[in-house]
Amino acid sequence: MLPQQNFQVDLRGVVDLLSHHLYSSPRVYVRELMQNAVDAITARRRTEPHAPATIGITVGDGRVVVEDSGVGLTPVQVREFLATIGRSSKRDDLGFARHEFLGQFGIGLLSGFLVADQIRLTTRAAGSDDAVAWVGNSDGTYTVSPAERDSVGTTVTLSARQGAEQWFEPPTVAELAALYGSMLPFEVTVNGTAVSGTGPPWRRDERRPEQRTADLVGHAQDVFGMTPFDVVELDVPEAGLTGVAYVLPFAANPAARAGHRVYLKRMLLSENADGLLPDWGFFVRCVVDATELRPTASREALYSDDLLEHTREVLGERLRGWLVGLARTDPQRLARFLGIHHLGVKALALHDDEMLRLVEQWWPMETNVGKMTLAEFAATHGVVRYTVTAEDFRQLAGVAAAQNIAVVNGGYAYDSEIIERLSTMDTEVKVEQLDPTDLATRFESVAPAEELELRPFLNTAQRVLDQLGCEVVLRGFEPASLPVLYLIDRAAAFQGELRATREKADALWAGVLGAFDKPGDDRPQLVLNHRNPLVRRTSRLTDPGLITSAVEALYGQALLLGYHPIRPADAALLNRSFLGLLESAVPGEDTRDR
Ligand SMILES: Nc1ncnc2c1ncn2[C@@H]1O[C@H](COP(=O)(O)OP(=O)(O)OP(=O)(O)O)[C@@H](O)[C@H]1O
Repeated sequence: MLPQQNFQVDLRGVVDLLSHHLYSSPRVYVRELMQNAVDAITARRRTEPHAPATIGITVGDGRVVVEDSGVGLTPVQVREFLATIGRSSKRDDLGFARHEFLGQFGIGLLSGFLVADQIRLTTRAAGSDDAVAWVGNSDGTYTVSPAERDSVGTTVTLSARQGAEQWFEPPTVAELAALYGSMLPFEVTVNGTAVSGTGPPWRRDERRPEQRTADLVGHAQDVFGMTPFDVVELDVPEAGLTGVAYVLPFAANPAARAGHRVYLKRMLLSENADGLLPDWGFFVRCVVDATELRPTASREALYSDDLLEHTREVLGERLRGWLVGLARTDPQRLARFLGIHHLGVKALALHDDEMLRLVEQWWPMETNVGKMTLAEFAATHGVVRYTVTAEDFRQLAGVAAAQNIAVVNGGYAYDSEIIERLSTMDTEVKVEQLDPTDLATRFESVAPAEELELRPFLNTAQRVLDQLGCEVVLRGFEPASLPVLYLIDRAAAFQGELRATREKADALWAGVLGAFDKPGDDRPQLVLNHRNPLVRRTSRLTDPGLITSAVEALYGQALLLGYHPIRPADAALLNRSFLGLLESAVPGEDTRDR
């Protein structure tokens, strides 16, 4: 058998990996040193519950010294844990990370090489009289020698490498220490000033409830710069998670990544962590502390595992419960919430029944009979008739109202899908898309004798509109002030697009598309309103030229009123009719001279 050989590791390569690829900024060295100090204190307190628990950081003259009252290392442990990259005292016998510690990978100390060429560690273990100094260099060499140290604990010293001095400025270090360590349960000082506070503001203690709420609001103002709409308390026992979700007082972009402030064992992991909430939870920003969630190796994000997934589900439930609770106890407040966050709630309603109910009961939609919720609409009008686009609504709302048809504008984001989903969830609710051509069936036909009389006019009008693929119809409908209506049903809209594509496509493709084109009576209709005085007068015209111009003008007007797209042929027609009408309106040369 061939002899087994060990990999050799070139420390320069590892340091390069850490500085350029693992951590997002050299600033993390402060966190890694603090974290080791925290773990050392935690380890010491397991056997000495009343041992001192202090982390003192001294910074100045390009030097940072971190001193802790933790468990320390014996000379043997120094050789064991500091001589091998990837070796950690924080794993159990099976090699698993021990859950009480922050560290687990055995690489954190190396982050010192992001800003210094040398790491100097002096330590004395609890129960040992021998202090020892370990000095590691960024070229991969280290020395171990006896040292002097009175108290149990560890001191780590770094001197700024040229170019890294900014990370050794006292205000910078103080800021970083406060950022990472302000919630730690131990005293942390920078040059003698405490940066650790009183713990998470959501902790349960002797504070009066009003004081606690004020603290939470103040915390949101400090970390997110906003006064929250509401504060939702969070608790996921399986993840050892507690915290709060601050409901944003302004609309957030649902597509924007919602970052949350996550602490692990009271130490800041990330100010912008992903994956904590379901995507729809974009209307809150959370601050949480968890003991059981795992960090990635860079310790800047949450490790995606089953526990994180479970946490996401529980937190989603919690937010949903808050919303539903608001609907029950404070509808006015809910209305204000929806005023801000309706887009998110609607997006959620597309796959969540309770949210759908919330929208149905509480979100006022635009209808042609005033703003009302879908629940009110269904109760008053039976069928929830709706348009899919806002254009359809704008065109048809008035006409439909005049025929006593109530219509909801389903053109806003998610609205028509929400209406459709409502009928699948609740068979009691009848929903129906308003088909523009259905409206025409409600219009009054013109008396046969009169229609016969107007045939010549209608024939001329049809000839004009044949070129545009449109059918002319004469009907009486309200409002009488509306002369004309261009109605296009969904099938006709599809056929229209098909024809337009065919005109542009090459012969082969046009042939393929042609197979789908069904000629027939699903052409769009230009409905002339017989109750409109102008249309009545127009229909009595006899001059074919004038009829042509008038019909073309009415057609153009109908397109514009209905927000229909104007094709090149339509634009040409509008132009022609305008000039034709102008021609007949302005007296000719010979008449003017007379
Ligand atoms: N302040 C300290 N007090 C006592 N032991 C320490 C201290 N700092 C480092 N050590 C020892 O050195 C080892 C390596 O530390 P390092 O920060 O590289 O890795 P880690 O903390 O174990 O894991 P991680 O890479 O996840 O931080 C630790 O496991 C610990 O035994």
